[in-house]
Order: sequence, then C-alpha cells, then structure tokens
Amino acid sequence: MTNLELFSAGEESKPALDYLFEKISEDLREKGLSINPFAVPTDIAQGLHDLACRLPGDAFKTAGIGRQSDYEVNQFVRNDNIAWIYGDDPVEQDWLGFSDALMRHLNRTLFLGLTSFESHFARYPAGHFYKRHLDAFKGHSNRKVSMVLYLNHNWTLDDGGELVIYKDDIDRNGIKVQPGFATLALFLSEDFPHEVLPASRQRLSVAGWFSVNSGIFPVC
Ligand SMILES: O=C(O)CCC(=O)C(=O)O
Ligand SMILES: [Fe+2]
Repeated sequence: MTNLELFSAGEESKPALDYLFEKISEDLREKGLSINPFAVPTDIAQGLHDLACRLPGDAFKTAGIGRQSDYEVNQFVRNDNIAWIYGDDPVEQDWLGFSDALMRHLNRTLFLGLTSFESHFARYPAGHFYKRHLDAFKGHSNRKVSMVLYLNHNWTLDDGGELVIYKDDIDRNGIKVQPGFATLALFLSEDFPHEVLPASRQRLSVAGWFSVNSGIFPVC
C-alpha cells in the first residue's frame, strides 16, 4: 500500500500524522509558523532524497525570482538549482498525497480555502544562498502557506545553511532552522521575510506553496 492510500485508509501511521497535522495547524494559528524536526514519514523523505540524487543533471535549472511575465534569474538574490515536482514518480505521488492531506486538514481547521499545491526540489551547492525575501506580496500572489522539507542526513551546526525566518520587515535576528533530514518548516507566505544562509556542503530540500484559486502554472 502506498502512503497516498494510507492517508485515506486510516492505518497505523495515521495517529502520528493526525498529531503532526494538528500541531502544524495550532502553530500556524498561534504563531504563523511551524517548525517540525524529523516529522515527515521516513520513507517519503528518503524516497525524495534518493529521487533528487538520481535525477539527471539537466533536470535541475537555475532558479529565478518572480512569476510568469516578471520571472528572471538573478544570481545575486538566489543561486540554487530547482526541479519542479509533477507527480511522475511514485514517491512524488506520496509527497503530493501527504501535502494534499495536510491542505485538507488546514482548510478544515483554519478555513484557509487553499485550493492547490506546487513544489520543487532545490539543490544549493556549497556556498550558495537565497537572500532575504518574501514568498508572496499581499494582494499580488495566491501563495498563502510556504512549506519546506529538508533532505539532509547528518547535518550539523557547523554545516550552516540555516533557513532564517524573520518576524517582520525590521527584525534582524530571526529564528534559525537547521535543514536536517525530514524536518518540515511552514510559515504564512505573506508575513515572514526569510533567507537561506550558505552551507559548507550541498543542501537538498523540497520547497512548496499552498495557494488559493491558483490558475498560475509554475514557470521554469
Ligand atoms: O530552503 C529553504 O529553507 C527556503 C527556500 C525558500 O525560501 C524558497 O524557495 O522560497
Ligand atoms: Fe522563500
């Protein structure tokens, strides 16, 4: 049975997922962000890790900023490489099943009206970064909730590469998230400026966004 079926079938892993989804929902309601170390089922995180590692080199493209007509590559802002997830591989389907179950939970508990989810693998070679930015601007984007899953085994403090989430435009301290294996970070896309610090080794993740009424298809 795939994880996708597990999400609807109510098997043993369901209480753990229910607990995770409820924690995320409460965190988002109270703080607007939710950090969950080692939270995603290991088979999904490991499957995504293995898939990212065996994707052909040309599957990853230099990431850009903006969407559709204002999309541009700016290597001073970000210089990671990305590969969009379309659900072609069974492990991608498991990931999309997990995300869909979470989206339904957030809609039920927080009435967010989320209608779609898009995500991509991101690979930051050592020394690469994504400077401080917002994922969405109020009134200009359908993205409401950002979600990042980290795929890095044996990550230590010395490896760097933290996600720094700032509480508002003037916050300069932020809170730091270690990109360790199966850690899941979520935050309200319009509310939290954030950045990815350079790491001393390659940093792998899946970044995704839950949106409302999205007719927008990812530009790549
Ligand atoms: O990888 C991360 O920690 C965050 C990535 C990010 O901010 C983005 O892709 O918009
Ligand atoms: Fe971001």
